[in-house]
Amino acid sequence: MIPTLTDLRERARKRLDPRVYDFFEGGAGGETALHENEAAFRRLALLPRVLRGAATRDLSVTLCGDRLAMPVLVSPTAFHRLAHPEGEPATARATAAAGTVLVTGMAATVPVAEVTAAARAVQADAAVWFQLYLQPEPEVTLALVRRAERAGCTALVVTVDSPVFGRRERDARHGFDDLPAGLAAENMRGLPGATDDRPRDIAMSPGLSWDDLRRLRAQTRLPVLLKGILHPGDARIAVAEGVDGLLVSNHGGRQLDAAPASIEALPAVAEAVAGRIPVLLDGGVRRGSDAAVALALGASAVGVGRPVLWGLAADGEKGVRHVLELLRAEFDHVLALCGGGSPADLGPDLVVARGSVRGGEAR
Ligand SMILES: Cc1cc2nc3c(=O)[nH]c(=O)nc-3n(C[C@H](O)[C@H](O)[C@H](O)COP(=O)(O)O)c2cc1C
Ligand SMILES: CCCCCCCCCCCCCCC(=O)C(=O)O
Repeated sequence: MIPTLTDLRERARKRLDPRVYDFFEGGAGGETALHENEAAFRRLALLPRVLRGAATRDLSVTLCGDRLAMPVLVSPTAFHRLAHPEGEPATARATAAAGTVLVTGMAATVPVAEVTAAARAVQADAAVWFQLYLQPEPEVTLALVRRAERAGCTALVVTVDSPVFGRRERDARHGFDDLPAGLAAENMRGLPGATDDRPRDIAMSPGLSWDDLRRLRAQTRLPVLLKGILHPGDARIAVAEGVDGLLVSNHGGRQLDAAPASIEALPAVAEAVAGRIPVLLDGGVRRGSDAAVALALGASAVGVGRPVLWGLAADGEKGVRHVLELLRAEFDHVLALCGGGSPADLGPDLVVARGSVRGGEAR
């Protein structure tokens, strides 16, 4: 039998130390945002169109100059070697094989240059983006950016939803507040402030402002996307500032527990952006139909976080390949059932609230 994401999650749970499983699985506070990310998708339905002549389907999308074979990419998640000894390179090989983007993070347990090399060993033009938290000292941020550029990353994803670290109650219960011996945030080694044997800590900085983002953009030619946008006002500022893309996200429910589900925040952000830059979404995407709903509501692509960690923990590179292939096949299937030939055929007229008696009226 082909394992579903639910099977892989269960395999991951059985294989992982419970403290690590809970670190991956958990959210902030009472985990309302975490729960709602998935639940909000269940409250939406797709209203399919028929007889559209979509015999051949092309799932590809282009984002910030990179072509993705499907509108599903890998969102940044920390510390892949907690899931599997091969860590981020295994994820990179699987993602490259799927022809999509891996967003590798500054909290990776393998240096970014090794991650891009692993991806390019599978596919010469594999796209790897680099996620970073702006550090309070600009010289540290700049050193990280140069590292990502030298490694051949093709975009920067700046996470802006973490002025302070989320309060993760599962981790507090386990007393899980450090990496096991032998694992470290390898991209933080050798930066200003690091000592020879100890990588620098990743800092969260509540004092950051749009000035810091402006400085970053002046220092690099790479496209810069902002991750963690939920408010349409921030989306409008980002467009005016010249940002290259947005990722609507509540950080998988790990930061502000009172935040809305990502899919609920998407329509207002998409409306504010009005097609001027790509809008992506992550949080709670577990099926191809979730990706289709997000695209219909204005996303150009979706990201997945935890499902990739489940695949990695369950079966290494093979497990991640399986996760991405499942999502690709499901998305293709749903697109066909909705009468679509490409992601661009999915529009807001296809999405209705479940249980809404007037949902089927002509649009
Ligand atoms: C274990 C874990 C670690 C994460 N680490 C990061 C990180 O280092 N940087 C970041 O911007 N987001 C991080 N995220 C958030 C993800 O990028 C993404 O927003 C979230 O996982 C999407 O929700 P999903 O897990 O429901 O797909 C992390 C999420 C998880 C579950
Ligand atoms: C595995 C031990 C947990 C360590 C928690 C304290 C470290 C804070 C700085 C690390 C930043 C890593 C970001 C990861 C992330 O965004 C997320 O978990 O979500």
